[in-house]
Amino acid sequence: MDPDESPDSRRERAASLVRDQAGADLVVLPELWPVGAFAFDSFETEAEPLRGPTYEAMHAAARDAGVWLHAGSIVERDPVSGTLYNTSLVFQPDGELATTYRKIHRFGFDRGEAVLLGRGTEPVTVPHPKATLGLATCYDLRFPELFRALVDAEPEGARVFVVPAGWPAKRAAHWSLLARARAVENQAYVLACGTAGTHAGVPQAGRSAIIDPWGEILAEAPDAEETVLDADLDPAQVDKTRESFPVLKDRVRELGVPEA
Ligand SMILES: O=C(O)CCC(=O)C(=O)O
Repeated sequence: MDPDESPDSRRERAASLVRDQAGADLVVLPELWPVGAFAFDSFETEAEPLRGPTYEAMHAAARDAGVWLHAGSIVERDPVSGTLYNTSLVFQPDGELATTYRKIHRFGFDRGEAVLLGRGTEPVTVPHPKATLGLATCYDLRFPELFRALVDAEPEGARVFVVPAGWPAKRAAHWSLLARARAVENQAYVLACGTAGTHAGVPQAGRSAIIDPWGEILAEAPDAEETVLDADLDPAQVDKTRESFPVLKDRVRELGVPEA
C-alpha cells in the first residue's frame, strides 16, 4: 500500500492485477485495500454502499478474467441504518456477487474498528465448485471457534479458508503462526492474503501465505513487497488428510458430559 495512492487509483491497479490472473480458479485480495485497514480517519468519508465503486471495479475484473474473486473487503455503509461494516465481497466468474461477509471480530479493543464499525453476525461459506470456502477477515484469525463453525457449516463445511488481512508488521510472527495453526487444526487449506507497505503509518506484515491441510507452506510472500502468489491446490488433499489422520472425528463437543 502506497499511502499517497488514491482509492480510485488502487481500484484501477487491483482490477488490472485481477485481469492478469485469467485462468485461475480463485483470486484473493487483502482486507480494506481501497482505504487502508488502519486509515480510521478515512472510514467515514471512504465508506461505500455494497454496490459502490469497489464493487463496480471488481465485478468487471472478475467477469473479464473469468475467475472467482474474493475481492478483499471494503468499508460498507448499510443503506438503512447507516452503520459501517468491514465487508468482504466474493464474485463469481460471470461477475455476479456470490456472497458478502461482514467481519465478526472487530480489531482495536476500545478504538478503531471496534468503535467505528458494526459487528458481523454470520459465519459465511461459499460453494466454489472445486471446494467450499470459509471466510474470515484478519483479526478473526485469532478466534478458532469461528473456523470450527465454518468447518461444521451446512450443507458442506469449509475446506479452504480465505483470510484477507491488513496485519501489522509488529505481530507478523502471530500472523504466520495462527494461519498455520488454523490449517493444521481444521485440516483445511488456508489462503492468508495480507498487505505489504504501510496503512496510515502502520507498517504491514506482508507474508501472505498459501498453506495446505498438513500445515505446509506452499507459497509465501516476503515482508515488504507487493507480490502475486500462486499455488495449485488439490481439494482431494483435504479428504486424504482428514481420513488418514482423523482428529476432527475425535472432537468432544459437550465437555463435562461423561462418555455414554
Ligand atoms: O490481531 C492482530 O494482531 C491484528 C488484527 C488487525 O490488524 C485487524 O483485524 O485489522
